[in-house]
Amino acid sequence: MRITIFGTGYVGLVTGACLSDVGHNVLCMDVDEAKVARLLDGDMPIFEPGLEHLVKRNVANGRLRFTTDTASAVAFGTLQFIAVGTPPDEDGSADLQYVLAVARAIGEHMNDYKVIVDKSTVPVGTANNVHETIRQVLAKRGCDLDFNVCSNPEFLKEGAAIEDFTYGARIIVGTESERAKELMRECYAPYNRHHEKLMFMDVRSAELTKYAANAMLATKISFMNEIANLAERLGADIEAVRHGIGSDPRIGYHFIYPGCGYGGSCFPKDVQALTRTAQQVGYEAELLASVEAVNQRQKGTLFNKLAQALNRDLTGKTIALWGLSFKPNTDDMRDAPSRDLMESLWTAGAKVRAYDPEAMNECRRIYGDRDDLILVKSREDAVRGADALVICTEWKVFRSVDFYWLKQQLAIPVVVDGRNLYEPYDVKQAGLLYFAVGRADSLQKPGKN
Ligand SMILES: NC(=O)c1ccc[n+]([C@@H]2O[C@H](COP(=O)([O-])OP(=O)(O)OC[C@H]3O[C@@H](n4cnc5c(N)ncnc54)[C@H](O)[C@@H]3O)[C@@H](O)[C@H]2O)c1
Ligand SMILES: O=c1ccn([C@@H]2O[C@H](COP(=O)(O)OP(=O)(O)O[C@H]3O[C@H](CO)[C@@H](O)[C@H](O)[C@H]3O)[C@@H](O)[C@H]2O)c(=O)[nH]1
Repeated sequence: MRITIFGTGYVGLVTGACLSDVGHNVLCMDVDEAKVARLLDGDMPIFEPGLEHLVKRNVANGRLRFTTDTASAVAFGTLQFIAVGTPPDEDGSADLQYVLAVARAIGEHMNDYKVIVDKSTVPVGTANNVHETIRQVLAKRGCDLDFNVCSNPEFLKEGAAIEDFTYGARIIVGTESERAKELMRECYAPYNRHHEKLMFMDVRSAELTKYAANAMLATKISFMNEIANLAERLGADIEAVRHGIGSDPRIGYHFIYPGCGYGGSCFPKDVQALTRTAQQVGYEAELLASVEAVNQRQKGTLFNKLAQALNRDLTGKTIALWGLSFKPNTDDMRDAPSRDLMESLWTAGAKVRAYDPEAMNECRRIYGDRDDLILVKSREDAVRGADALVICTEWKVFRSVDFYWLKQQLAIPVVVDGRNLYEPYDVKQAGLLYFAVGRADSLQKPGKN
């Protein structure tokens, strides 16, 4: 099957690599010439486990190609996937300029039947909007061509994108067209062999399903962060509470890890966008607004804990930071809690010595060269000579630590852990003061140990 994909970001590139790997012929188009040039050179623009291997294999066998040429991209595929960004507008609603630019390009260049498949996360009604945009461009060209627009939201997680795409629990397709349905069935047949994963529904429901899924997951996280903050104040341990409630299958263990707030390119923007959509139809989505507010507050907790531990004396201090990406196994720093922390530290006059296994280049790209940011090559280099340590991301390499060694490295024996990586008892045994999330022990102040 011939498939075109617009956008070679996390979603577009993973979709292209996976669909070509199961035998489809895929042409990926991006307006970013530098990105396409890198891809043509076999150089991955993002870090995603397994992606490079998959891309190289399918480029080599000729089933995966890249272009910046819109006309040939539109001519190529019967399915035209849209996988471009939908960043937040100034008021929090999804900015559809990139999606609609692709729609116009398709309208300008198509010459036969196409199914336009929207994989970007877009507000309810966007498929209609895309349909109308293409229809108008075709009308201007004096063409009367048949086409369908369907919604096929993507549920992959960064860091596990290929596995999620390949083994995801469901494939949602919103369409009312039988012809589009058949083509989508053919596209996803290789993923639909063991049990029926394809769920067909109307377009608007498919569009809302994506936001509802992200909002539900974000709600679980904010809920746990709220309970964690309560646990700290009540002398309880959130890790015990997490085990306690997760064992109830109605609740489950997934996505109930407390921490320093959810980040990434999806939850923050999608919760905001859904709140905004609700406002537009005259509904005040109070729960969603609270999920967002709790998350904002949570992102400040690491700085507050550190400031409290150091008696608010941060000027001139050097803080070691382990983890920059918004989660492990990615180099993505979009809306990462580490950014809130670093920016607050800089405002308070502190320096940051940071290490991340994959996100160093991304950090350099975002912040450039500055005196108060030192990027080092290992977790050891980050703590050597630093005043205190903060952990923002639960990369594997941070999980096992000799706490006696760590105590010797830090001028002030303070560890603030935004991911609850360690047993408080083990850390404290080594003479460190340990401030985690929602753990009663973490409330102890220096000098009380
Ligand atoms: N990142 C994720 O994990 C994830 C998961 C599920 C859904 N989504 C959704 O998928 C969409 C894409 O997200 P992403 O993280 O892959 O974005 P991204 O920013 O990584 O990539 C978007 C790409 O689209 C390209 N682009 C912009 N305009 C274009 C045009 N007119 N034609 C061709 N290419 C164009 C950009 O140059 C960029 O390379 C968003 O709506 C996002 O919410 C993202
Ligand atoms: O129990 C948890 C789980 C996650 N997080 C945080 O939540 C954020 C998002 O994590 P995750 O969902 O694993 O990564 P994303 O790549 O952002 O994936 C989400 O967003 C994608 C884009 O819409 C969806 O496709 C995925 O299904 C959805 O999980 C990260 O900062 C995590 O640290 C927690 O704090 N506690």
